[in-house]
Amino acid sequence: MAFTTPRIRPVSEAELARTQGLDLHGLDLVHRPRRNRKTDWARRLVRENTLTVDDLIWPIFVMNGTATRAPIPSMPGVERLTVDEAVRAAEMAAKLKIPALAIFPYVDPSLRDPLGSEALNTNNLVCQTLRAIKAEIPEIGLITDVALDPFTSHGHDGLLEDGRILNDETVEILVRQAVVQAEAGADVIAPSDMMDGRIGAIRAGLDAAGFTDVQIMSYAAKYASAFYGPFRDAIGTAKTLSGDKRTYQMDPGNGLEAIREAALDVEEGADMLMVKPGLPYLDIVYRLKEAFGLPTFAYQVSGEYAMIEGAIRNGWVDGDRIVPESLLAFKRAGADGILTYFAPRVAERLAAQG
Ligand SMILES: NCC(=O)CCC(=O)O
Ligand SMILES: [Mg+2]
Repeated sequence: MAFTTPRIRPVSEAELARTQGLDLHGLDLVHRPRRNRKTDWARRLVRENTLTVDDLIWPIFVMNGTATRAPIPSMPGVERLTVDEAVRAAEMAAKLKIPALAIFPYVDPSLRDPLGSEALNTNNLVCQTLRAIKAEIPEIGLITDVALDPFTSHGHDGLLEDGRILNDETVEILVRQAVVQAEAGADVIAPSDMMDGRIGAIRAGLDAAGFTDVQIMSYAAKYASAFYGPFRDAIGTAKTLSGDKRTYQMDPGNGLEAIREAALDVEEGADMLMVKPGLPYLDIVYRLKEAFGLPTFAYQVSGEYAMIEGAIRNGWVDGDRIVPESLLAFKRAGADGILTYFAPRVAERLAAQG
């Protein structure tokens, strides 16, 4: 009598379930979306959005002095750089193919006054940085912040009179600030002040001064946000800021207002729009991109950076995955690029992946 050994094969989970009395039936499905996720090649093939180095703008902080980098405690891993170090950083960024830097100054407190006069000094820290980087690394784009807060003793973005931020008078100064920056080599003027009418005034001022090719990236929808906290440490305005910015920056409860704000900036000549902060305001990014179709950017601001980096440093989340995922979310929402303090790290990773 032939003896056959039973075929030994692993018991599947479905079989196991049956032996335990669970009666499992297949579903009669036509659509099985999981088919498109079954393998790595299939997932890559159907992926709608990807992150590339071309999506990155790196915000850097500059300060007086030479050969020094100063850590910013509330932004672990981010440093203020002296101008010569900023040139080295720009060189590294250019090697990594990061398209552009955004420059923010830590202005010596002795140079701050109620009018933000230092903003108009043609040899201020921002202008020095622009000239130094342009001279050595002309291929990288340089974006400068137009607003008075790094330069005012009260930490506001505009002129302060009897507790009010003056709009039109501030705009007149911002126009001059923009021209000073363009003269020093700024490629893109990025007004972050949220005064009414400043985009049109700055466009006219730049054109009149012969800078018709200088682009304007408008902080069209900038919210009065607690996510800017660490940035104010970085530029040294956290302690000096009197009151808050809610009479000019937007109320976090508003969405339609962002569309109206952006519409004005588009009409006034903005070349690119920006939303700030980033991840908590992805709905605004999506709406502005849908409404105007202009190049649209988002700023993953200091507080977002601090939250993510803090969790990474505590081992609570996987930094290699969470950072690119957070940036990909901006792309999915319609952003053409992201200002992010993670830019060099991400660019290095992307380069290593080929
Ligand atoms: N104009 C720049 C900011 O106001 C804040 C940016 C940040 O929090 O990273
Ligand atoms: Mg506006």
